[in-house]
Amino acid sequence: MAIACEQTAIERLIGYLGPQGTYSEEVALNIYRGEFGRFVPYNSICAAIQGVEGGEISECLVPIENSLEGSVNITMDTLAHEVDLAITREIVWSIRHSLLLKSGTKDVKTIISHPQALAQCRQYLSRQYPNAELKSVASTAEAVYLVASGVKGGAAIGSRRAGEIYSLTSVDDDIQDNPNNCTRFVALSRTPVNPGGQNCKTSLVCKIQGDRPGSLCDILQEFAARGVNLTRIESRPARAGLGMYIFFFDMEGSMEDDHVKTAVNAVKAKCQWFKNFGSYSVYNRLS
Ligand SMILES: O=C(O)C(=O)Cc1ccccc1
Repeated sequence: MAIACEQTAIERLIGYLGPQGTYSEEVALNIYRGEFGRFVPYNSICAAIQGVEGGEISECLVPIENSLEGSVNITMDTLAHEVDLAITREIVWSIRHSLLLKSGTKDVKTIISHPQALAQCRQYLSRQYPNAELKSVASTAEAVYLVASGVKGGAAIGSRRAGEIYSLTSVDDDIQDNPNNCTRFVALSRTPVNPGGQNCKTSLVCKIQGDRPGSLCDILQEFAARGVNLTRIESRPARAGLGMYIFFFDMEGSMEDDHVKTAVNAVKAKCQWFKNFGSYSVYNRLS
């Protein structure tokens, strides 16, 4: 699918979690509107990220955090351990799930979706369908496609738009456990953009010497001393043994801002291992 048609010397290819009808695609279609490039669907988040790392595509758009479920671990872990990429944009998007089925389905026996979507609708599912079997697949649109292809007694959780694409009927809209459900997506590229100005964030991941009292506090102090406002701290396994962690930090401001740059460099100097995902602009679309 092309955003606009123009021959450029090197084609800009933008990867996302497919197939057609995912939330990732919905966000990509909206934020790249008016820009040149072509979209490339991948069958997993990890494959889309690896596509950028391997040079198959120029960038990708992937979910990284949800307001109800927290981190999308596959994105965090792939970014930390498997690739060397920069975050080039952040988009916060409202996620509104529908329960979709083939018209005429009487008895819902199996409910299929992406694990994040099943988790975001946990209360609805246990209230309305306590006996249904829940089945995870790679994306919400894949779930919708499977139900449309004829899973007997099957229903899918996905967007209304996916329901329209695959000709399913929505029996319930806004079934997420909280009306303010939203997901943070990031665009990833091999080169950082590091824009200056308002509405920028900077992200990094690091491993600190964790067996010493106050070591995390020392790192936090570097941010606090320079007035850098942290917007998120997340720990994930370091994959080096139980009890060993890496820490992700998101902060307001850009590497173009002196106070951010000096804080980040001071943190880097104190870490055993460090990766800077660069600075990027932030866009919100909440409804
Ligand atoms: O499966 C999708 O549609 C995705 O894009 C992943 C996802 C799933 C649930 C909420 C947000 C993103």
